[in-house]
Amino acid sequence: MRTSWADSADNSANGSGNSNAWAPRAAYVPPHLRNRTMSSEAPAAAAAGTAVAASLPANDRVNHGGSIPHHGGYFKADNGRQGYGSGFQSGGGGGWNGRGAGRDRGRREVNPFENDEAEEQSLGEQENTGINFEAYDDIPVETSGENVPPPVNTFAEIDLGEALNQNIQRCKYVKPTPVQRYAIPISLAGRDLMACAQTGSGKTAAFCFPIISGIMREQYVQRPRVARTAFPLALILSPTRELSCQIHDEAKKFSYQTGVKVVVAYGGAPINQQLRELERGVDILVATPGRLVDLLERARVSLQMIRYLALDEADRMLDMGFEPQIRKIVEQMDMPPPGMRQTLLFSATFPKEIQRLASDFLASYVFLAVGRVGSSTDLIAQRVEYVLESDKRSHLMDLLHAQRENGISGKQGLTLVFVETKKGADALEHCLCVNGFPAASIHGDRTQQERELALRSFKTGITPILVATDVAARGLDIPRVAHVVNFDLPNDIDDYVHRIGRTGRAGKMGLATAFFNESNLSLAKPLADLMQEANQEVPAWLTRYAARAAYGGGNRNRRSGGSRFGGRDFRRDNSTNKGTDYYGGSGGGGYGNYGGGYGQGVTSAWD
Ligand SMILES: Nc1ncnc2c1ncn2[C@@H]1O[C@H](COP(=O)(O)OP(=O)(O)OP(=O)(O)O)[C@@H](O)[C@H]1O
Repeated sequence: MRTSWADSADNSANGSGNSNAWAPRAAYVPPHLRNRTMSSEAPAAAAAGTAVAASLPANDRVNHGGSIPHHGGYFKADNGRQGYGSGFQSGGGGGWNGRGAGRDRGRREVNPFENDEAEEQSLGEQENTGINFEAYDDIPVETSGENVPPPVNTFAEIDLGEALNQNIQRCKYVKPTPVQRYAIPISLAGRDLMACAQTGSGKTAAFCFPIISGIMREQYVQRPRVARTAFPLALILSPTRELSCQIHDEAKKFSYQTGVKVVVAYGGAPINQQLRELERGVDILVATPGRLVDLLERARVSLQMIRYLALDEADRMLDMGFEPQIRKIVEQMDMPPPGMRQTLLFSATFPKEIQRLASDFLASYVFLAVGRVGSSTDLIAQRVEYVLESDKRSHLMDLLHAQRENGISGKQGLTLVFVETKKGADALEHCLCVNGFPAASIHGDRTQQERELALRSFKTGITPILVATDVAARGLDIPRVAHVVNFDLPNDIDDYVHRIGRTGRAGKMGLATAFFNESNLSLAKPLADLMQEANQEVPAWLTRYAARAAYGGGNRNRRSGGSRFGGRDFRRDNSTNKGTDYYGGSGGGGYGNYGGGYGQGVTSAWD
């Protein structure tokens, strides 16, 4: 049985009006029905801890106990579908050994645009009629490296190939986004690239178009004939299963009727189906690192024919959580070395230390920064509120309640709530559901099927609230996410940038709200700096916390001290100034002072 947002709003407003068997009586009391006023004003920084602790919220008293049926079962009933791992239909002509010569001939290529049209119709609106390009005017762009190819202004200026051009039209991309204007010509010229551009600015197409176009041009590539081993020409790696699936879906659209065959491989899904797809032929393999290592060790994939290597979320892929696996894949298997392949690294954030590491994988590369490296976009209105741990749930429900009353960005807006731990995600999802706010949750302890169900139920608006750990922080492109709430702030400002980047995408506006308290001291300065840089109003109390943190109190953030945005191409810093942020950041700390590296910050949510 489905419950719409409007239904639950009615039920919640009527108090006892909820007749759904799955939902128990709501414990949440909206603000206007309470006899106390809630203030989001923060206490003076110094006195914050105890002063507010005394005023515990009236409504943070959810009963987590026994008799409540688990909401997970309810959502599953509505959303049963095949996982990503099953049922992919392959493109015509995808070759086992070269396109057009493969085992896959004769299989009809499913039109990947069919669903888009159905979805648009069901939403009653055009979701992707084009990007708001004015939003990107005056965006600072920096390129460095030798003989950087010039940017283009239109797709027509670039010879991507007829079939790909048609798919660009089917995607309703009218003009290239700024990162596409620069990155596509650079990549088409055969150059390696390290590209930084803001969240939601079209990086996926920026690396997919040149790869697809390049493979289309190669006409016929002779690949070794080894039974049951696939020899992809391009490898796209991303940190999470969901992101790999999303890139795969996009790449399938871009490569429709081009003869270029795209396959995805990721953990948590049955490997046999993926093996069968690989056996049918693959030109572009999209994968998460763990599953790819498995396939390489089984000798079911060889990288010896790789012409193109793309790392999406490249800084995450090269941090301490993933670096060993990436080095194994790129350096210790049979992949051609830098110079013999083309390597494309993309992210919204690119700390200096990671840039330095990444340069091992590149040959004579171009560095491209569109917008300020690691900054958030002006399209996202950022709010930060002082909320004690004990007040967070009631405060969140107040926000959601107000949102329900007043609407956010149209009535179908979705809200993504980030928490720090998997247990926290479960508990908050439960709390929201029993209080009449339909929510799902996604984190690393969920089975892949549960993760996909949660995401789908969120995207379709059945549960317009998704509680997530950092597993959903990067790359996911869900157009109707109107509000991101950092219920628990991350320890790292880059993670914050990626999280809030789930809204305000493709030129659309978004809202991000963060709950800050004493446990987030280390983030005070980078957060205040980031907000200031994005022309956001910084509350006076946060400025005070930031000043306090800057003078030594509790500032353990690895990006603290002015190094946060990575600034620009680290190669420039080696030869010129060492202490001034190129983009006018707060300065003082120089670049790359990460101290202990990335170890402690790596979350287990990643695949
Ligand atoms: N040229 C274009 N015109 C219109 N829309 C576009 C264009 N290029 C990309 N888009 C759309 O913009 C949205 C964001 O793109 P994408 O997911 O590639 O962003 P991203 O830069 O990779 O973000 P993130 O840093 O969060 O991973 C997508 O919905 C995509 O379809």
